[in-house]
Amino acid sequence: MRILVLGAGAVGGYFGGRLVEAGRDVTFLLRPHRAAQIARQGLILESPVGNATLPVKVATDGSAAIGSDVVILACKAYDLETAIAAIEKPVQAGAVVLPLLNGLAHIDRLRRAFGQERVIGGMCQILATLSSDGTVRHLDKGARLVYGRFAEQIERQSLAVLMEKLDRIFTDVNFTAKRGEPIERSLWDKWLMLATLAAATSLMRGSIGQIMASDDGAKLIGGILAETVSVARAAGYPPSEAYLETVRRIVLEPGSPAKASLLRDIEKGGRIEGAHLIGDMLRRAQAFGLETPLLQVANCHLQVYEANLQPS
Ligand SMILES: NC(=O)C1=CN([C@@H]2O[C@H](COP(=O)(O)OP(=O)(O)OC[C@H]3O[C@@H](n4cnc5c(N)ncnc54)[C@H](OP(=O)(O)O)[C@@H]3O)[C@@H](O)[C@H]2O)C=CC1
Ligand SMILES: CC(C)(CO)C(=O)C(=O)O
Repeated sequence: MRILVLGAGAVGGYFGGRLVEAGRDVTFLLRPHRAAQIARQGLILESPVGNATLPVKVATDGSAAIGSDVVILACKAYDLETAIAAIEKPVQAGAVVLPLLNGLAHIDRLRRAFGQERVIGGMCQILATLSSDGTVRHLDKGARLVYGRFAEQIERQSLAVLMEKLDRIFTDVNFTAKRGEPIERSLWDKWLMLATLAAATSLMRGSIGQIMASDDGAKLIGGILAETVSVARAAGYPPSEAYLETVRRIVLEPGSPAKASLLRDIEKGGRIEGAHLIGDMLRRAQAFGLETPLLQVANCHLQVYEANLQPS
């Protein structure tokens, strides 16, 4: 099975690198500056579960990757349009896209670009970052990837052969992988947790522990969580009580150093996925007629941050 990974940043570099380590046939589709960096130094992973410097196959043009079976899409949401253009040839030639972006809006965009049958769902849980020296830094021990078909694809019994191949390539790798179908549930569960974490930590520019140590921090985070849960519920994906307990343990844990990657991006002074992670949640809330004032404040805050970014 030929795997194409678009992007060798935190997520693509980590999961793609672990697949290379496990002997899978992986090519990275990269822009020239990252391709040159990797040609010079290899793909470098620094992780509490094992460091690695990997020689990897790299392409800078999608036509070199025609014949791929799956494209693992690991760009930020703000790069989605260029990523779609980059993978167009291999996908039109038959590859199926497995996106690992947070949020949901990219799914509709990918389906419009390539058709329903060319897009499955995926999400990952990892704390990782791409350092300026090109090292992919895994910041704790966890790394989990969930992949699967959407409800309507299961009903049509389509893509079954591809799913079996994916089950095999995700076996015996140095991360946890699970097929979760229908995938909508995992996408919504992850999004409501992340949107809560991202809205709270970016608004307050601090970790969960710092917010929890403030007078009304727990009330603020609890309020944002209630809003994101109300949106998931209205969309038809209410979280289970057990999952909500897990989310509360993450977002309401006193002393926790947790921050969303969105806040790490703000701290680097870079572009952010605000519209994709918070704006889109707010848009859906409004379409359902829900009042979500805390998401409104978070979205406004992130839009002002973006307006102040210097064009590079
Ligand atoms: N980091 C984390 O801990 C987690 C992130 N996520 C989600 O995963 C997604 C990816 O995030 P993350 O890996 O952190 O982001 P990064 O910025 O670290 O990596 C994204 C990479 O995509 C590359 N890229 C973008 N557009 C293209 C293109 N057209 N062609 C080739 N390469 C391209 C970028 O390369 P270039 O250098 O050329 O710009 C960059 O290296 C996001 O949606 C994020 O929310 C999910 C879970 C955890
Ligand atoms: C919440 C977390 C760290 C989980 O993977 C994440 O997805 C992010 O911060 O972007």
